[in-house]
Amino acid sequence: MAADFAAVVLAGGRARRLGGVDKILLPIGGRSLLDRTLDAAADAEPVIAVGPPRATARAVEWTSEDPPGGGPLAGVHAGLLKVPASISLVAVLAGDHPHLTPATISRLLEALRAEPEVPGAVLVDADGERQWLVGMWRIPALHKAMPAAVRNRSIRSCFAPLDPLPVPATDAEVSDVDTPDDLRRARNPHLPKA
Ligand SMILES: Nc1nc2c(ncn2[C@@H]2O[C@H](COP(=O)(O)OP(=O)(O)OP(=O)(O)O)[C@@H](O)[C@H]2O)c(=O)[nH]1
Repeated sequence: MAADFAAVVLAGGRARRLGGVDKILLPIGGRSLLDRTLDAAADAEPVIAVGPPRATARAVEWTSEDPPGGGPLAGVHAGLLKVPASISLVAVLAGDHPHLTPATISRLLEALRAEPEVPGAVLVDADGERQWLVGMWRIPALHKAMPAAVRNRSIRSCFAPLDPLPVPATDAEVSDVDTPDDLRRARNPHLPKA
């Protein structure tokens, strides 16, 4: 079946908590964080990566917020501007979640389709905490929330008023790589939290 949703993958940032490395190129199980995220978005078309262009296993369209380094929301906004008007749904994905899969994205899509009135669906962890940067959104709703969001840069205050559907996720799906300990555990999932 032809894809009917786009993906915006966030691939900028400074990775200060990891000492300033190019975080999304870090390999986990032989694939970079970025390639793992792109694999999860395999059913999306187009896939727009937002950040400085790097080599990827799958061809993607690159763009950047202006000026670069404006934060994740500025990245979402820049990516949205590249989505063709004929597409009404977009997966917004941080590029630093190593354990997303196409099945994760399908669950978000199905949840959203089952609720035609809601603007989006996002992953939630076992405690009910929402993962704002792993979600599927109706593009008009997201566009409406963007200008104020980009101004104040708060991810929560951008997305929370839209009241997206919470989609339960495994611990692995909601885990991201922010710190050296996160990286250690992403590479060795059996290790306990430090
Ligand atoms: N395009 C773009 N993406 C960003 C920006 N800041 C963060 N991201 C992406 O957003 C996701 C979440 O990033 P964070 O971990 O919150 O920020 P970070 O800058 O990567 O890391 P820290 O400096 O440790 O906070 C990751 O996929 C980053 O690649 C930005 O300014 N522009």
